[in-house]
Amino acid sequence: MSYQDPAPLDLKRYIREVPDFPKAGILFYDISTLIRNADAWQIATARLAESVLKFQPDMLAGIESRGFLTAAPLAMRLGCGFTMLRKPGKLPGETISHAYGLEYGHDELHLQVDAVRPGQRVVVLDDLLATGGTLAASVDLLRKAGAHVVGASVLIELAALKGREKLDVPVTSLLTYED
Ligand SMILES: O=P(O)(O)OC[C@H]1O[C@H](OP(=O)(O)OP(=O)(O)O)[C@H](O)[C@@H]1O
Ligand SMILES: Nc1ncnc2[nH]cnc12
Repeated sequence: MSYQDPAPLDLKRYIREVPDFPKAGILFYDISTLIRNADAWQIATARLAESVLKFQPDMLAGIESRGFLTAAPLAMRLGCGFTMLRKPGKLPGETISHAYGLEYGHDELHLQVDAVRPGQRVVVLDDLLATGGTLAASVDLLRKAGAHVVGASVLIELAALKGREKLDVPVTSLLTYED
C-alpha cells in the first residue's frame, strides 16, 4: 500500500533558518519549527517513510540526537528494528567508534558491536546532510558491526557542501537547499 499525500504541503515553510548559529557564518536549518506542527511533522514522516521503504530495510539506524527524531517514528511505521548511533559515553557494553568533522566542529559516534545481525539491511537516518562527515562515519561503523548498509535518508540536504559525494550508498533527501 502506498502513501497518499493529503496536500501538496511545502515543508520548507516549516524549517526556520537561523543566521550565525551555532557560530558566525553558519546558516542553521532548525527543524524545531517543523516537528512542533503536528500536521507538517506527520506529512514529513510519511514522505520520509515512502523514500526509505524502497531500500527494503530490516533495521533503521538513527544518529544522535536529531537523527533519533527521524528514525524512531519511521521504524514504528515500517515495522523495522531501530538502533542508535550515539555520542561518546552513552552506550553500555562493547562499542566501536569513529571521529569525524562537522560543518561547525568535531564529534565522535559510537555503536554497540552487537547492534545489528550480520548481513541485516540497514538504512541510516539523520535530519540533515551537510558535509557528510556524520553519515559517512555512521555507514563505516554499521559496516564494521556487520550491517549491509543499503541507503541513507535525511529530511534536509545542503547540496553546496557536497556531503553526498562522501557516501558510497544511495541517499534520499526530502528538502534540498542549493546554497
Ligand atoms: O553532514 P555533517 O557536516 O556531518 O553535519 C550533519 C550533522 O550535524 C548535525 O548534528 P549535530 O552533531 O549538530 O548534533 P545534534 O543532532 O545532536 O544536534 C545534524 O543533526 C547532523 O547529524
Ligand atoms: N547548517 C546546519 N543547520 C542545521 N544542522 C546542521 N548540521 C550541520 N550543519 C547544519
